[in-house]
Amino acid sequence: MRPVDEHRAAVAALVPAPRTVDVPVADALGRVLARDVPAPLSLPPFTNSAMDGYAVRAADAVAGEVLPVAFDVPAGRTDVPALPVGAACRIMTGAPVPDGADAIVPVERTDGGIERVRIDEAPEPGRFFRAAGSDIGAGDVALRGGETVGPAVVGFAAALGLTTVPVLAPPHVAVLSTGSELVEPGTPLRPGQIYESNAPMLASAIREAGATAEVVRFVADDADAFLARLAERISAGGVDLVVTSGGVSAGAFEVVKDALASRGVDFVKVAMQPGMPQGCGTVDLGGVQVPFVTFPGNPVSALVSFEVFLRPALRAAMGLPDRPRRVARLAEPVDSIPAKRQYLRGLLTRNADGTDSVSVLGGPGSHYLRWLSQADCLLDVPAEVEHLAAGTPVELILLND
Ligand SMILES: Nc1nc2c(c(=O)[nH]1)N[C@H]1C(S)=C(S)[C@@H](COP(=O)(O)OP(=O)(O)OC[C@H]3O[C@@H](n4cnc5c(N)ncnc54)[C@H](O)[C@@H]3O)O[C@H]1N2
Ligand code: MOO
Repeated sequence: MRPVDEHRAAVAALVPAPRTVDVPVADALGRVLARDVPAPLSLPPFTNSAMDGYAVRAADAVAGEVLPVAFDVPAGRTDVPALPVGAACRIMTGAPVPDGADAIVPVERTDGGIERVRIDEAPEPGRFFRAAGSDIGAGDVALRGGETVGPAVVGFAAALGLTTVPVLAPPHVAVLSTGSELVEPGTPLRPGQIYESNAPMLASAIREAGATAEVVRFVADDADAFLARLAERISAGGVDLVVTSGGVSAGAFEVVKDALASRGVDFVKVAMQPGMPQGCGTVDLGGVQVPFVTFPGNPVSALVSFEVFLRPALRAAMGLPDRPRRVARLAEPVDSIPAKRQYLRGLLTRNADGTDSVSVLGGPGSHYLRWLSQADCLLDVPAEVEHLAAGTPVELILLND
């Protein structure tokens, strides 16, 4: 059987490098910058006052001196005259400092006069000046490629007058479930039928990872119908990757395997549980080369497969980190399937002494979706481990971070 890491590498090799798109600055939160962006202007763009007060020549502004107020400079004034020798001007925070002024006297250090102002405390030259370019100079690197855009980066980009920023385009993934037993929720079930749950689950997981996803209407176990549905969607364009669920194990009607094994997809058994039957490869669909990742149909297998194989690849392609991992001690003893890396559903609980311990939720069966829905972590139990005593440290993949 193929080791987990080997199949993860095969899947990672299929995920295409992201394109660069320009998005409006206001919509860039959480996106990864595709490249360095130089500052198109200096910030501040002009030397301005850090305080409400008076712009003066320090030589004129001796303590106790009364100076005529020549004019006012509110923030936003664009036609500021030079400051006459021996005069002051009222100036507000953010307003341009007039030529000739070399000091700001905050209003609290004056009598606050309008026609004339008495200086109570002599200013230090240059104090309360916000010099042009003191935040960043025009041409310096303002935004760094590879960084994730946070609120302050949005603000900085807007302050620089940028309207758009170049970010990595997330891959667009089409998700297609297969199975003649599947019925859309909202339709009554007949005996032997179940509701289709993998496609909305996988599409949500893809979106949560930061990529975009669409659900292609599921098909019955019919290779021709499967290929026709795919060809129709691929010919419309915009799909970077296809993810399928179901039809990959050893039964008589394995639609995905039947349709794709001769078209470039490798179907393998991976030494893991859940998620043993896997496939990946590139398929020519109507002349378009389309990467495929095929997950098993059991719902827990499908989502765990996504977490183990595709999520890390999508995140890496987008320049984003994968799920954090940590170690916690087992609350109870655990048995693990021999020779398979097992991903058990877990829940962390805080002990009275402030440490955390992890409990296993439900059994290992790949149909226990309820337990997966309540889990906050996956236990990553190595293939060679068959039994773990209570208190053993075990590695966890944290699902909510
Ligand atoms: N003889 C063998 N049988 C099976 C093997 C094997 O090696 N030899 N492997 C088992 C393992 S492990 C898994 S996992 C499954 C994988 O089966 P498939 O990928 O072929 O998936 P299906 O047979 O189509 O479905 C399995 C299971 O999941 C349910 N299902 C499928 N799709 C959906 C969906 N979209 N929404 C909800 N539930 C879904 C389906 O009804 C089945 O119960 O094979 C084992 N068998
Ligand atoms: O490996 Mo399958 O995914 O257990 O049920």
